Amino acid sequence: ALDPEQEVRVVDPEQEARQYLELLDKEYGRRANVETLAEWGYASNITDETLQYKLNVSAEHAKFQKQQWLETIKYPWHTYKDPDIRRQFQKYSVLGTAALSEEKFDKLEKLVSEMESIYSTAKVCDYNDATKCDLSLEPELTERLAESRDPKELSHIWVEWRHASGEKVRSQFEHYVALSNEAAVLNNFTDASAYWLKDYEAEDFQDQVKALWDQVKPLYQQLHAYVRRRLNEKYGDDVVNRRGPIPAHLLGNMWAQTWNNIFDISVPFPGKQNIDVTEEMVKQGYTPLRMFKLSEEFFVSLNLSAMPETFWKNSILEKPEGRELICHASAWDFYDSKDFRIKQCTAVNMEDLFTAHHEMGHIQYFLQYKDQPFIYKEGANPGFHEAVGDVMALSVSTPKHLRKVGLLDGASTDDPEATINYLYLQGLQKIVFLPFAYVVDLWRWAVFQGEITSDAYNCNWWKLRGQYQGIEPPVDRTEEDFDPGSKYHVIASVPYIRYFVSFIIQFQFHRALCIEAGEYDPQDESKPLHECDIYQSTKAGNLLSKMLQMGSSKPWPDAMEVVTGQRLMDASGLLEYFRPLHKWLEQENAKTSEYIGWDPTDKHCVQTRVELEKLKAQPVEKEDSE
Ligand SMILES: CC(=O)N[C@@H](CC(=O)O)C(=O)NC[C@H](CC1(C(=O)N[C@@H](Cc2ccc(O)cc2)C(=O)O)CCCC1)C(=O)O
Ligand SMILES: [Zn+2]
Repeated sequence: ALDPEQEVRVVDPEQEARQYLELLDKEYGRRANVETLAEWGYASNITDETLQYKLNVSAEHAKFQKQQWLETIKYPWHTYKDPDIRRQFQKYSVLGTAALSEEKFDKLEKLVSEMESIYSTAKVCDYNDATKCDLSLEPELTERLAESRDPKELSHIWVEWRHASGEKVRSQFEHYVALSNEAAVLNNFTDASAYWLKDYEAEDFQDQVKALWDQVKPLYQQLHAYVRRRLNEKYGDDVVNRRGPIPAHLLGNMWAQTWNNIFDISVPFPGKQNIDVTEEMVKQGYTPLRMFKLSEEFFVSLNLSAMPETFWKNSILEKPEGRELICHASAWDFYDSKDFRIKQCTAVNMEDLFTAHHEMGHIQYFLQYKDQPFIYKEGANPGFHEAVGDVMALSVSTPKHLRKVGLLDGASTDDPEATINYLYLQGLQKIVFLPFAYVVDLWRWAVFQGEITSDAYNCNWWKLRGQYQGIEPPVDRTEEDFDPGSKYHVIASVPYIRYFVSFIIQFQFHRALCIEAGEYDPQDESKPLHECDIYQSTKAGNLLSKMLQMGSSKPWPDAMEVVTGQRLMDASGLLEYFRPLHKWLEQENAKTSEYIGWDPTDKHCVQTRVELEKLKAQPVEKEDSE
């Protein structure tokens, strides 16, 4: 029998594993802080030095990860009973791009940094002044695309931006695809698309997304048909074919991903109170800082966290003078539970007010899960992280709320026509965006899977853009162009299906929080979902914070269930929100017997510009004589 005197150390393997995880947590968290600071240094000030420092730090970090991984996989974590340490080991056991050789890892980092630099520093000449060639994407080109109503100027900006960005990075992108796939295979995934999709923990995830798109597609087609008619009325048959795809340059956005900037020329009921508060913001002397303070106040009203002092000290909320930086807005977690920042070249307008809420949503998620182990400092899935800020903005953008904060005057009217105008403006962002978000990763998944090869990158991009969005380029395209490369996330290697997921689940969250706040009741017509504003509802805030604090510690259906009681994504929230608009569009399109859907484009996409010239030089084949 064991000598009772001698204290026997029974090594509980799971206890030993927990201690090992503690060690990993400290070391990974410390290194993530250093790495994120280096990334911030480059993103906020693009120079050879800041790039070199960032590359050095990430190379060193990759070396550490690879060594530590050899240690981690020695633990028999599949056998552990405790689901939490199993989950942590499972996440630590995925090495990522650090599995590549040192020089291939460095090459991949360099390729993405170069593409980001080309994109962020690209300049275009002014349409009306060929000597003025310093127009950047933000704010100049974004503003021109939003405000110009001259199809020739819009086409110039659209073509020249792609000439200065996408076309320049085609070869880097091809190499990036090969290295990304190589890294995925080293992690035992078939290709980079499977590696990206692991974050959704569902092998039928792509089917789930397709089913969601099928649910929303009829509503999108109705909205598309109405917008096309209004653009046809404005620009005429020669510019807009009323049965064809919509020319992409007329839709108010460089990628035709949201169409809110053509609200004013297509508003269903003109003469109503202007719900675009941009003018009012300028008139009231709004500054970027005040926009972010307004957003913080909304979160605090829900009993969510205020920004720490460091946030206001370290963030960049306006485009700084005299240096190149990545202006594409972003929110940063420095993994020390103290330092959180936003970098945004904010313009004083309504669109940027909602972008501010979007970025603050990321910061709020960081704050809520700041006491989780490093490995769980993520969204339940990436779509959750994208949804938080937009859920807040669904309340803030209501005319009711804009009146509360003094950006809209007058009493709230229950004028059904004003409601249609509001839902139409919301639809130009939320409904329109879905097919775009779907296409970006449908194209990339196909590229990673080898279904789309580099000799057909661009024409397949436009095939998908035509098929799902019903849009076409303003001019013919060739494979000498590389239009996907004119979109930030494609050259920055940021997955995009997360935004599709967000635009679906944000309405499920909105509905659940509105019920919790007593602001919406499915049975009560007098409280429709689109009028709900959860402002100052600590009940709603407490429910949301319970989910946010989980980070990625549980599979996302558990997190979804905490807020909504559901374990699946579904478009019923979105369809409920837009029901009045859907009905109106069907009636309106029926009145004008609008053609729902679109005929194939008459724009060409061929291999080379020479081939295009030949094609256009050919005599148009005579119409067959009857
Ligand atoms: C360190 C780091 O990179 N952090 C991540 C966040 C994280 O992962 O923690 C991050 O900040 N990503 C930047 C990205 C910026 C924006 C964006 O790119 N949006 C999409 C799609 C879209 C469009 C309309 C809309 O209402 C919501 C989304 C686009 O513009 O195409 C720009 C405008 C809004 C959001 C972002 O915030 O998602
Ligand atoms: Zn985001």
